[in-house]
Amino acid sequence: MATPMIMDHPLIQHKISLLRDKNTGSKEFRELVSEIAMLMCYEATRDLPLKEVEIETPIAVAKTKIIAGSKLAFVPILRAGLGMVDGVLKMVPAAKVGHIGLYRDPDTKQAVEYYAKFPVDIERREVIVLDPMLATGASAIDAINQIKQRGVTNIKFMCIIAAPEGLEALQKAHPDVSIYCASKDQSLNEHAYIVPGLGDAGDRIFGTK
Ligand SMILES: O=P(O)(O)OC[C@H]1O[C@H](OP(=O)(O)OP(=O)(O)O)[C@H](O)[C@@H]1O
Ligand SMILES: O=c1cc[nH]c(=O)[nH]1
Ligand SMILES: [Mg+2]
Repeated sequence: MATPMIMDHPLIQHKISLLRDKNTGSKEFRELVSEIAMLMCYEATRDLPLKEVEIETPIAVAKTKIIAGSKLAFVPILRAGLGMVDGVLKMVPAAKVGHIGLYRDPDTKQAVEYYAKFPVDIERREVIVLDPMLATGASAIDAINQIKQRGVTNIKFMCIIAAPEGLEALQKAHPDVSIYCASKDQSLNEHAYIVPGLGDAGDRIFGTK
C-alpha cells in the first residue's frame, strides 16, 4: 500500500489558501482549481515511461525522448471533478476523458451513481481519477470500482483536499491505487464535510449555493 503523496509545493499551498477563503467567488475559485490541477498533474505524471526517438532539428539528428507505452485517460467525478479537467488537459492535451457522475446521499453519505461514460479503449490506458475533495472516501472508492470493472489496472487518484478518514478508507479499499493530494486536513464534521476544508467544492465551482 503506497503512502499518499502530499504535494506541498509553495505555489499549490498558496492557491489552496485562496480556495479555502469563504469570500473567494466562483470565477476565481474555478481558476484556482484548474491551476492547482495543472500543477498536481505535472507531479502525478512524473513516472510516465519514456522511449527514445530520433528527431531532425534544423541542425542535426537528435536522440530524444517521448512518452511511451500506455496512454492516459482522465476521469473526473462529476460535478466537482470537472473543475480539474481544463488544468490537466493543458499538461496532457492528447489524453482521453471519461466521466463518472456521483453524488453523496446527504443521509447515508453513500455515493449514488447517475452517469458513466468512458473511452472505448480505457482498459489499455493509465487512468487518473480527479475529484477536488476526498471526505469519507465513498465516492472515490465507488468510482474506482467502476473503472476497475472496465478492466483498468493502472489507476491513480488525484484530489486537492483529503480528510484522514477518506485517505485511510481509499487505501484500504484500493491498496494498488497511488493517491496524490495537496492537503491532508484535520477531520470530518458531523455532516461528513472536511474540516477546515473549503466547503462544498461543486457548489463553489458552479455557484449553486
Ligand atoms: O469522499 P466522499 O464522502 O464521498 O465525499 C466527496 C465527494 O463529495 C463531493 O461531491 P458531491 O456529492 O457534493 O457532488 P457534486 O460534485 O455534484 O457537488 C466531492 O466532490 C466528492 O465527489
Ligand atoms: O468537505 C467536503 C466534503 C464533501 N464534498 C465537498 O465538496 N466538500
Ligand atoms: Mg457537492
